Amino acid sequence: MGRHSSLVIVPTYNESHNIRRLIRLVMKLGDIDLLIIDDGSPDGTAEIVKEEQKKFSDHLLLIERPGKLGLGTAYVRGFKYALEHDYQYICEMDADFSHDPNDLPILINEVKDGRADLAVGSRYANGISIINWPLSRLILSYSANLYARFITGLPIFDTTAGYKCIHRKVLEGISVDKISSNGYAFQIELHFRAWIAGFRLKEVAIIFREREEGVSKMSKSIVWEAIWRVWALKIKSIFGAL
Ligand SMILES: Nc1nc2c(ncn2[C@@H]2O[C@H](COP(=O)(O)OP(=O)(O)O[C@H]3O[C@H](CO)[C@@H](O)[C@H](O)[C@@H]3O)[C@@H](O)[C@H]2O)c(=O)[nH]1
Repeated sequence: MGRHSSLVIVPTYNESHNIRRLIRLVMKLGDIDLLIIDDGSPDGTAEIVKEEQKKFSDHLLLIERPGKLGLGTAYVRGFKYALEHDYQYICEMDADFSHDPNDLPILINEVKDGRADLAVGSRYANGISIINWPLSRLILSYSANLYARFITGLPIFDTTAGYKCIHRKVLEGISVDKISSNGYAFQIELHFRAWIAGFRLKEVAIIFREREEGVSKMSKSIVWEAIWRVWALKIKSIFGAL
């Protein structure tokens, strides 16, 4: 057991308008460490984190990478940190308040109390619980999830969900270095590897709100990666080559 058992990993790229408030909200929850993985944000996100570190000392951690290297590799870097520092419950969360930090204890308790090995904060577990997304984004996300679910057989509705709590045994069991997707496909790959390895996934309904500050980093290449990656994952799993 580490000094503190729960670690929330938040990747950031140009989140200067959100990060201070996010840090303060998470720190208020107590008993949770926060690790920011910043990719050299030109808007000075990392500098704000450093200012806040004076207040929250070793409960607020920062890893800086030299340039925009993608959400997937940011999380893999964070997972390795969590494993090296003996954290038991490891969460993923966006920096932009799409994910309500007040849901963190709910996700963590699902895993802590043994109801799941991986608790997925789901936008589609209870109908559709997304606020303020343009219809085009909703259709894209919903159909991407149907597609990924159909091909992989994953037993969850929100395969690309980016809000979750993972027991460390899952990260140990799937060898995080093997994860090779980098965009939203990263989320599908993580869920798929955990499920194939026999871990229990459970969806917990959350409300997802479109960000009010900053912009989404979604791009065409992220969408394409998700389209072909699900096939690659499925084929690899059929041949036992995951
Ligand atoms: N370090 C780092 N952080 C990044 C990068 N790209 C995005 N981020 C950070 O990752 C978080 C999510 O990025 P957004 O660009 O806001 O994502 P989104 O379009 O709202 O996508 C959300 O929904 C997807 C599914 O629809 C999810 O798959 C995704 O994980 C996320 O939750 C934010 O904190 C953002 O700053 C990157 O290259 N590097």
